[in-house]
Amino acid sequence: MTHHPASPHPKQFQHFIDGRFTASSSGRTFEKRRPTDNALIGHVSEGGQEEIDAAVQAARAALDGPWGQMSVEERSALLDRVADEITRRFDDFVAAEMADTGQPRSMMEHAFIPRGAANFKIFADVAKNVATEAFQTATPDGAGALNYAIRSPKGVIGVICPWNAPLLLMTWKVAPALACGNTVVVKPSEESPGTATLLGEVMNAVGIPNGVYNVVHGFGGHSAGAFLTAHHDVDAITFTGETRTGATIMKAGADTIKDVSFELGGKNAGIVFADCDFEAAIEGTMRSVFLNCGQVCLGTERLYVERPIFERFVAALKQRAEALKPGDPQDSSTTLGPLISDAQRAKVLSYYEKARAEGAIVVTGGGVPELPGDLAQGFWVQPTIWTGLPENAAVVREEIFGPCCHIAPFDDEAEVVRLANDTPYGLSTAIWTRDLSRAHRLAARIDVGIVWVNSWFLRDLRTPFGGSKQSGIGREGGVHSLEFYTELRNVCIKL
Ligand SMILES: O=C(O)C(=O)/C=C/C=C/O
Repeated sequence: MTHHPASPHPKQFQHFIDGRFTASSSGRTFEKRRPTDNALIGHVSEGGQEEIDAAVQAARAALDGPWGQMSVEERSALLDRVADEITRRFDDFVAAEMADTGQPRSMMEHAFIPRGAANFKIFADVAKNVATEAFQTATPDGAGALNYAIRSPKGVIGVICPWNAPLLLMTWKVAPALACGNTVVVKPSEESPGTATLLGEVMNAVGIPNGVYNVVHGFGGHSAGAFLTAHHDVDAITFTGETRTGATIMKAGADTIKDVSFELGGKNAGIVFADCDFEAAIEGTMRSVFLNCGQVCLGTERLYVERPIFERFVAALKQRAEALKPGDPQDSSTTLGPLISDAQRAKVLSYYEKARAEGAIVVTGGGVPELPGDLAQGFWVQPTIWTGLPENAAVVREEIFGPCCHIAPFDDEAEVVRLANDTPYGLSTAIWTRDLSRAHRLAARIDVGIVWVNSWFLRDLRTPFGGSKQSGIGREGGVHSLEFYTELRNVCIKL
C-alpha cells in the first residue's frame, strides 16, 4: 500500500498582474483543500474589484505596448516558446494539477497536461497561416474597386475557466486569444489555482510582455468573476462551465454588448447498437462515463442500448465499473480519482439519493467507497450505474457531473434519436455501431455540436468544438476560434 504523502505545507497562490505576483490589497485569502484527503494545501489570494481593475488596466496597456506592435510571426514564435516551456516544466504542471484535482497521474501525463502545450502550438500555427478574403468589385465608372478583409484583435478578453481540466480548458482559450493579438485576464476556478498561477512563471520566462497574461483568483458572484464580466473595459468573455452561470455572465455583459464564447453544460447521450464492436463500446463508454470521476463536460450520463444486447452491456459495464480503483493519484494502480470538492460530492450524492427515491435499480455503487488512512477524508464517491428509471427522472434529465450513468433499452433508430434529442442541452454524443450508413444518418439528426462514432473525446484541434442549444455559444478550434478572438473588418478601395 502506497503511503499517502503527509499534508504538505500550504502554498501561497497569488494573483499575476502586469508580470508580477501580488497578494490582494485586502489581504484576503481563501483555502484550497486537496480532494484526495481534504488536506489544506493552499492559501489563495481572493481578488476584488481593485485587482480586476489593475489586471484590466495592465491588459489594456499591453495592447498599446510592444505586444500590440508585434507581427503575427513574432507572436506565434513566442507562443511556440510558451508551449516548449510548459513541456520543459511538465512535471511541475502535473504536480500542480494533481494537487488541485486529485486525478490519477496517468491521466494528467497522457491527456490533460500535454494539451496545455498542444493548445499553444495549434493556435500559433493557425494565426500565421490563415487567409482572409478579397473581392474585385465592378463599378459604374468602369474603374472598379477592391474589397478586402483584415482581422484585428478584439482587445481585452476575460477568461473564466473551470476546475475539471484546469490547464487544458484555460489554455484552450488563452492560446487563441494571444495568438490573435489580444490580452487576457484569467479568473480560474477557486478550486484550481495551481496551473494558471504556474503559467505566469512561464510567461515571464519566455518573455511575453507584462500585462498580456493576467490571473486574478477569486469566486464568481460578488467577487472577481462578477467584477470581470461587468468591467466596462473588457471587450469579450469566454467561459466554460454551467449553463446557468453562462446566463448570469451574459446578463452582466449585456449593457456593454460584450461578445461571449461559451462551452456550457450537457446531458450527453451514449447510443449503443447491437451490431457494435462490443469490447470497443464498453471500453469507450467506461471512459466517457468514469474518466476524471465523471467530471468532463463531454461525458456520458445517459446511455441507450439496443435491446438485444441491453442485459449483456449492463452486466459488462457493471463489472468494469466495479474494477475501478480509487486511491492516491501518485499510485500507478489508481484508476479513479475523487470529486473536486465536498460541495461537489454532496451534489452528486444528492442525485444518488434522488435515483434511489425515484425507484432506480442500482446496478452498482450509489454510495461512498471505503478508503484507508487519511484518504478516507477525501471527496470520494462510488462509480454508479442505474437502470429502470423513466426519462423524466432527475438523474436522466439533469447534469450531475459525477461517475454515474443511467442505461435504458431502445428498439429502433427513430426512438433513440427522439430520446437523445429530448433535452435542452446539445453538447456531444457517442454512437457505437458497425453500420456506418446508420452512423452518418444519426449524426445528421442528433442536435449536438460534437458527434463521436466508435470513439469518444478523440480530438483534432482543427475541428469546430462547442455546444448547441443550452450547451454553448460559438465554436472554438482551428480557424473557428478566429471568429471570436478577432474583429473582421472590410476595407473597400475605389480604384
Ligand atoms: O478538448 C477540448 O478542447 C475541450 O475543450 C475539452 C473539454 C472538456 C470539458 O470537460
